[in-house]
Amino acid sequence: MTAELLNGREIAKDYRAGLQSEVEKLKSQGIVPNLTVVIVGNDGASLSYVRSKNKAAEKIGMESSIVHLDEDTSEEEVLATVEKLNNDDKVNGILVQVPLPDQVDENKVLEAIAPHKDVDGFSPINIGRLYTGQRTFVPCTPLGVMELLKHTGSLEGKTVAVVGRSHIVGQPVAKLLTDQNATVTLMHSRTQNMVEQLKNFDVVVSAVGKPGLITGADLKEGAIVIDVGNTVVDEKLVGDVDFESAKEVASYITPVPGGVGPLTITMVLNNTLLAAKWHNEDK
Ligand SMILES: Nc1nc(=O)c2c([nH]1)NC[C@@H]1CN(c3ccc(C(=O)N[C@@H](CCC(=O)O)C(=O)O)cc3)C=[N+]21
Repeated sequence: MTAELLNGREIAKDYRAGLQSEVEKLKSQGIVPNLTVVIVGNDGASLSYVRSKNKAAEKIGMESSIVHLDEDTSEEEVLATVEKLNNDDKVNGILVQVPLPDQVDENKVLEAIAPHKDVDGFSPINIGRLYTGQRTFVPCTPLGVMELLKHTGSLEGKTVAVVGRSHIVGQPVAKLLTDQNATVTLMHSRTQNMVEQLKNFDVVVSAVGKPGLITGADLKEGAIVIDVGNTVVDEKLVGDVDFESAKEVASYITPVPGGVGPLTITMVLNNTLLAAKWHNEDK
Protein backbone atom coordinates (compact mmCIF):
# COMPACT_ATOMS: atom_id res chain seq x y z
CA MET A 1 0.00 0.00 0.00
CA THR A 2 1.18 3.50 -0.69
CA ALA A 3 -0.21 6.18 1.55
CA GLU A 4 -1.98 9.28 0.40
CA LEU A 5 0.08 12.33 1.25
CA LEU A 6 -1.55 14.89 3.53
CA ASN A 7 -0.05 17.93 1.88
CA GLY A 8 0.08 20.58 4.60
CA ARG A 9 1.18 23.32 2.24
CA GLU A 10 -1.82 22.79 -0.03
CA ILE A 11 -4.33 22.38 2.78
CA ALA A 12 -2.90 25.50 4.45
CA LYS A 13 -3.16 27.45 1.21
CA ASP A 14 -6.85 26.67 0.80
CA TYR A 15 -7.54 27.46 4.44
CA ARG A 16 -5.68 30.78 4.21
CA ALA A 17 -7.71 31.77 1.15
CA GLY A 18 -10.82 31.44 3.33
CA LEU A 19 -9.21 33.52 6.06
CA GLN A 20 -8.20 36.17 3.56
CA SER A 21 -11.79 36.72 2.46
CA GLU A 22 -12.85 37.00 6.12
CA VAL A 23 -10.09 39.56 6.69
CA GLU A 24 -11.36 41.55 3.70
CA LYS A 25 -14.87 41.57 5.19
CA LEU A 26 -13.56 42.86 8.51
CA LYS A 27 -11.49 45.50 6.79
CA SER A 28 -14.55 46.77 4.96
CA GLN A 29 -15.98 47.39 8.43
CA GLY A 30 -12.85 49.30 9.41
CA ILE A 31 -11.27 46.49 11.45
CA VAL A 32 -7.71 45.47 10.62
CA PRO A 33 -6.65 42.32 12.49
CA ASN A 34 -3.23 42.76 14.06
CA LEU A 35 -0.87 40.01 15.21
CA THR A 36 2.17 41.02 17.28
CA VAL A 37 4.87 38.44 17.90
CA VAL A 38 7.40 38.87 20.70
CA ILE A 39 10.72 37.10 20.40
CA VAL A 40 13.51 37.21 22.97
CA GLY A 41 17.00 36.35 21.72
CA ASN A 42 18.45 35.27 18.40
CA ASP A 43 17.78 31.57 18.01
CA GLY A 44 17.87 30.96 14.26
CA ALA A 45 14.95 28.52 14.05
CA SER A 46 12.75 30.70 16.29
CA LEU A 47 13.52 33.81 14.26
CA SER A 48 12.65 32.00 11.09
CA TYR A 49 9.28 30.76 12.49
CA VAL A 50 8.47 34.25 13.70
CA ARG A 51 9.22 35.73 10.30
CA SER A 52 7.04 33.11 8.59
CA LYS A 53 4.11 33.95 10.88
CA ASN A 54 4.61 37.62 10.12
CA LYS A 55 4.77 37.14 6.38
CA ALA A 56 1.78 34.79 6.37
CA ALA A 57 -0.29 37.36 8.31
CA GLU A 58 0.57 40.14 5.90
CA LYS A 59 -0.11 37.95 2.90
CA ILE A 60 -3.75 37.55 3.91
CA GLY A 61 -4.14 41.27 4.59
CA MET A 62 -3.55 41.35 8.33
CA GLU A 63 -1.24 43.75 10.07
CA SER A 64 1.67 42.14 11.79
CA SER A 65 4.69 43.26 13.74
CA ILE A 66 7.61 41.69 15.54
CA VAL A 67 8.94 42.92 18.86
CA HIS A 68 12.50 41.62 18.98
CA LEU A 69 14.15 41.81 22.42
CA ASP A 70 17.80 41.05 23.25
CA GLU A 71 18.85 37.65 24.59
CA ASP A 72 19.68 39.25 27.97
CA THR A 73 16.38 41.13 28.43
CA SER A 74 15.15 40.90 32.04
CA GLU A 75 11.91 39.18 33.00
CA GLU A 76 10.60 42.54 34.18
CA GLU A 77 11.15 44.04 30.77
CA VAL A 78 9.48 41.13 28.97
CA LEU A 79 6.50 41.47 31.30
CA ALA A 80 6.37 45.22 30.65
CA THR A 81 6.37 44.56 26.90
CA VAL A 82 3.44 42.15 27.24
CA GLU A 83 1.57 44.65 29.40
CA LYS A 84 2.02 47.36 26.80
CA LEU A 85 0.63 45.09 24.09
CA ASN A 86 -2.28 44.07 26.35
CA ASN A 87 -3.20 47.75 26.58
CA ASP A 88 -2.69 48.56 22.92
CA ASP A 89 -6.11 48.62 21.24
CA LYS A 90 -4.63 48.06 17.79
CA VAL A 91 -3.19 44.68 18.83
CA ASN A 92 -5.64 41.76 18.59
CA GLY A 93 -3.27 38.82 18.94
CA ILE A 94 -0.13 38.52 21.06
CA LEU A 95 2.22 35.59 20.64
CA VAL A 96 5.36 35.24 22.76
CA GLN A 97 7.68 32.77 21.08
CA VAL A 98 8.87 29.98 23.38
CA PRO A 99 11.29 28.81 24.67
CA LEU A 100 12.38 31.97 26.49
CA PRO A 101 15.91 32.50 27.86
CA ASP A 102 16.65 31.14 31.35
CA GLN A 103 16.34 34.44 33.21
CA VAL A 104 12.70 34.75 32.08
CA ASP A 105 10.04 32.58 33.74
CA GLU A 106 7.92 31.28 30.90
CA ASN A 107 4.84 30.62 33.04
CA LYS A 108 4.90 34.14 34.39
CA VAL A 109 5.03 35.60 30.92
CA LEU A 110 2.28 33.35 29.50
CA GLU A 111 0.11 34.17 32.47
CA ALA A 112 0.62 37.89 31.83
CA ILE A 113 -0.85 37.78 28.30
CA ALA A 114 -4.44 39.04 28.34
CA PRO A 115 -6.54 35.90 27.70
CA HIS A 116 -8.57 37.64 24.99
CA LYS A 117 -5.34 38.31 23.04
CA ASP A 118 -3.63 34.97 23.72
CA VAL A 119 -3.85 33.54 20.19
CA ASP A 120 -1.53 30.63 21.10
CA GLY A 121 -3.99 29.52 23.78
CA PHE A 122 -1.06 29.01 26.18
CA SER A 123 -2.30 31.09 29.12
CA PRO A 124 -3.69 29.11 32.08
CA ILE A 125 -7.11 30.75 31.73
CA ASN A 126 -7.42 29.63 28.13
CA ILE A 127 -6.15 26.13 28.89
CA GLY A 128 -8.83 25.91 31.57
CA ARG A 129 -11.47 27.17 29.16
CA LEU A 130 -10.44 24.54 26.62
CA TYR A 131 -10.92 21.70 29.11
CA THR A 132 -14.26 23.04 30.32
CA GLY A 133 -15.59 23.52 26.78
CA GLN A 134 -15.80 27.30 26.85
CA ARG A 135 -14.98 29.76 24.07
CA THR A 136 -11.21 30.06 23.87
CA PHE A 137 -8.19 30.04 21.59
CA VAL A 138 -7.30 26.42 20.85
CA PRO A 139 -3.49 26.02 20.59
CA CYS A 140 -2.35 26.28 16.98
CA THR A 141 -0.50 23.00 16.43
CA PRO A 142 -3.34 20.89 17.87
CA LEU A 143 -5.82 22.81 15.68
CA GLY A 144 -3.59 22.14 12.70
CA VAL A 145 -3.48 18.42 13.49
CA MET A 146 -7.28 18.33 13.66
CA GLU A 147 -7.57 20.19 10.36
CA LEU A 148 -5.32 17.63 8.66
CA LEU A 149 -7.36 14.80 10.15
CA LYS A 150 -10.54 16.30 8.68
CA HIS A 151 -9.12 15.24 5.32
CA THR A 152 -9.00 11.58 6.38
CA GLY A 153 -12.63 11.03 7.34
CA SER A 154 -14.51 10.70 10.60
CA LEU A 155 -12.66 9.99 13.84
CA GLU A 156 -15.72 8.50 15.49
CA GLY A 157 -14.87 5.09 16.91
CA LYS A 158 -11.23 5.20 15.83
CA THR A 159 -8.43 4.31 18.21
CA VAL A 160 -5.68 6.92 18.38
CA ALA A 161 -2.24 6.80 19.93
CA VAL A 162 -0.96 10.27 20.81
CA VAL A 163 2.75 10.04 21.52
CA GLY A 164 4.05 12.89 23.68
CA ARG A 165 2.34 14.57 26.62
CA SER A 166 3.35 18.22 26.31
CA HIS A 167 0.99 21.01 27.31
CA ILE A 168 1.20 22.55 23.87
CA VAL A 169 0.70 19.50 21.68
CA GLY A 170 0.10 16.02 23.13
CA GLN A 171 -2.39 16.85 25.85
CA PRO A 172 -4.59 19.29 23.92
CA VAL A 173 -4.55 16.97 20.87
CA ALA A 174 -5.80 14.14 23.10
CA LYS A 175 -8.60 16.40 24.34
CA LEU A 176 -9.66 17.52 20.85
CA LEU A 177 -9.63 13.94 19.54
CA THR A 178 -11.75 12.80 22.46
CA ASP A 179 -14.25 15.54 21.59
CA GLN A 180 -14.50 13.93 18.13
CA ASN A 181 -15.42 10.59 19.76
CA ALA A 182 -12.09 8.94 19.08
CA THR A 183 -10.70 6.64 21.76
CA VAL A 184 -7.35 8.06 22.79
CA THR A 185 -4.30 6.56 24.43
CA LEU A 186 -1.72 9.13 25.54
CA MET A 187 1.78 7.65 25.39
CA HIS A 188 5.06 9.11 26.59
CA SER A 189 8.67 8.39 27.52
CA ARG A 190 7.63 6.17 30.44
CA THR A 191 5.16 4.06 28.47
CA GLN A 192 6.30 0.43 28.42
CA ASN A 193 6.75 -1.18 25.01
CA MET A 194 5.43 1.96 23.40
CA VAL A 195 6.52 1.22 19.85
CA GLU A 196 5.25 -2.38 20.00
CA GLN A 197 1.80 -1.18 21.03
CA LEU A 198 1.40 1.19 18.11
CA LYS A 199 0.35 -1.66 15.79
CA ASN A 200 -3.06 -1.66 17.50
CA PHE A 201 -3.99 1.89 16.55
CA ASP A 202 -5.97 3.31 13.62
CA VAL A 203 -4.32 6.72 13.99
CA VAL A 204 -0.89 7.69 15.33
CA VAL A 205 -0.05 11.31 16.21
CA SER A 206 3.58 11.71 17.21
CA ALA A 207 4.83 14.86 18.95
CA VAL A 208 8.09 13.88 20.56
CA GLY A 209 11.06 15.28 18.64
CA LYS A 210 12.94 11.99 18.16
CA PRO A 211 13.81 11.27 14.54
CA GLY A 212 13.23 7.65 13.56
CA LEU A 213 11.12 6.89 16.65
CA ILE A 214 8.42 5.24 14.54
CA THR A 215 8.92 3.18 11.37
CA GLY A 216 6.57 1.44 8.96
CA ALA A 217 7.14 -1.86 10.76
CA ASP A 218 5.53 -0.40 13.91
CA LEU A 219 2.29 0.60 12.23
CA LYS A 220 -1.01 -1.13 11.58
CA GLU A 221 -1.75 -1.61 7.88
CA GLY A 222 -3.75 1.44 6.74
CA ALA A 223 -2.94 3.58 9.78
CA ILE A 224 -3.24 7.36 9.57
CA VAL A 225 0.04 9.00 10.59
CA ILE A 226 0.40 12.61 11.71
CA ASP A 227 4.01 13.58 12.39
CA VAL A 228 4.32 16.65 14.61
CA GLY A 229 8.04 16.12 15.26
CA ASN A 230 10.40 18.77 13.99
CA THR A 231 14.03 18.26 14.70
CA VAL A 232 16.94 19.69 12.79
CA VAL A 233 19.43 17.00 11.72
CA ASP A 234 22.36 18.01 9.51
CA GLU A 235 20.59 21.31 8.83
CA LYS A 236 17.49 19.45 7.62
CA LEU A 237 14.09 19.37 9.31
CA VAL A 238 12.90 15.83 10.15
CA GLY A 239 9.92 14.41 12.01
CA ASP A 240 9.55 11.46 14.42
CA VAL A 241 8.44 9.04 11.72
CA ASP A 242 10.61 7.29 9.17
CA PHE A 243 8.62 8.54 6.20
CA GLU A 244 9.98 6.14 3.58
CA SER A 245 9.00 2.95 5.42
CA ALA A 246 5.82 4.39 6.97
CA LYS A 247 4.33 5.52 3.68
CA GLU A 248 4.30 1.92 2.46
CA VAL A 249 2.03 0.88 5.33
CA ALA A 250 -0.08 3.95 6.14
CA SER A 251 -3.28 5.06 4.40
CA TYR A 252 -2.53 8.76 5.00
CA ILE A 253 0.70 10.38 6.15
CA THR A 254 2.07 13.90 6.71
CA PRO A 255 5.55 14.78 5.48
CA VAL A 256 8.05 16.91 7.44
CA PRO A 257 8.50 19.63 6.34
CA GLY A 258 5.26 20.46 4.54
CA GLY A 259 2.85 18.69 6.91
CA VAL A 260 1.78 20.05 10.28
CA GLY A 261 4.08 23.13 10.21
CA PRO A 262 2.19 25.14 7.59
CA LEU A 263 -1.08 24.39 9.41
CA THR A 264 0.36 25.64 12.72
CA ILE A 265 1.07 28.99 11.12
CA THR A 266 -2.36 29.01 9.48
CA MET A 267 -4.04 28.49 12.85
CA VAL A 268 -2.15 31.45 14.36
CA LEU A 269 -3.83 33.50 11.64
CA ASN A 270 -7.16 31.78 12.29
CA ASN A 271 -6.97 32.66 15.97
CA THR A 272 -5.91 36.24 15.25
CA LEU A 273 -8.96 36.64 13.04
CA LEU A 274 -11.16 35.27 15.84
CA ALA A 275 -9.51 37.67 18.29
CA ALA A 276 -10.27 40.61 16.03
CA LYS A 277 -13.90 39.50 15.60
CA TRP A 278 -14.40 38.89 19.30
CA HIS A 279 -12.83 42.20 20.30
CA ASN A 280 -15.25 43.93 17.99
CA GLU A 281 -18.30 41.97 19.18
CA ASP A 282 -17.43 42.44 22.83
CA LYS A 283 -16.96 46.19 22.59
N1 LIG B 1 4.58 30.86 21.33
C1 LIG B 1 4.89 29.93 20.42
N2 LIG B 1 3.97 29.51 19.54
C2 LIG B 1 4.28 28.58 18.60
O1 LIG B 1 3.42 28.19 17.78
C3 LIG B 1 5.61 28.05 18.56
C4 LIG B 1 6.52 28.53 19.51
N3 LIG B 1 6.13 29.45 20.43
N4 LIG B 1 7.78 28.05 19.53
C5 LIG B 1 8.27 27.11 18.55
C6 LIG B 1 7.17 26.27 17.96
C7 LIG B 1 7.51 25.66 16.63
N5 LIG B 1 6.55 26.18 15.69
C8 LIG B 1 6.54 25.94 14.32
C9 LIG B 1 5.75 26.65 13.46
C10 LIG B 1 5.81 26.44 12.10
C11 LIG B 1 6.66 25.53 11.57
C12 LIG B 1 6.73 25.37 10.08
O2 LIG B 1 6.09 26.05 9.33
N6 LIG B 1 7.52 24.45 9.57
C13 LIG B 1 7.67 24.22 8.15
C14 LIG B 1 9.09 24.22 7.70
C15 LIG B 1 9.89 25.43 8.01
C16 LIG B 1 11.32 25.22 7.61
O3 LIG B 1 11.55 24.61 6.56
O4 LIG B 1 12.19 25.63 8.38
C17 LIG B 1 7.12 22.85 7.80
O5 LIG B 1 7.05 21.99 8.68
O6 LIG B 1 6.86 22.63 6.64
C18 LIG B 1 7.44 24.80 12.40
C19 LIG B 1 7.38 25.00 13.77
C20 LIG B 1 5.73 27.04 16.34
N7 LIG B 1 6.03 27.12 17.64
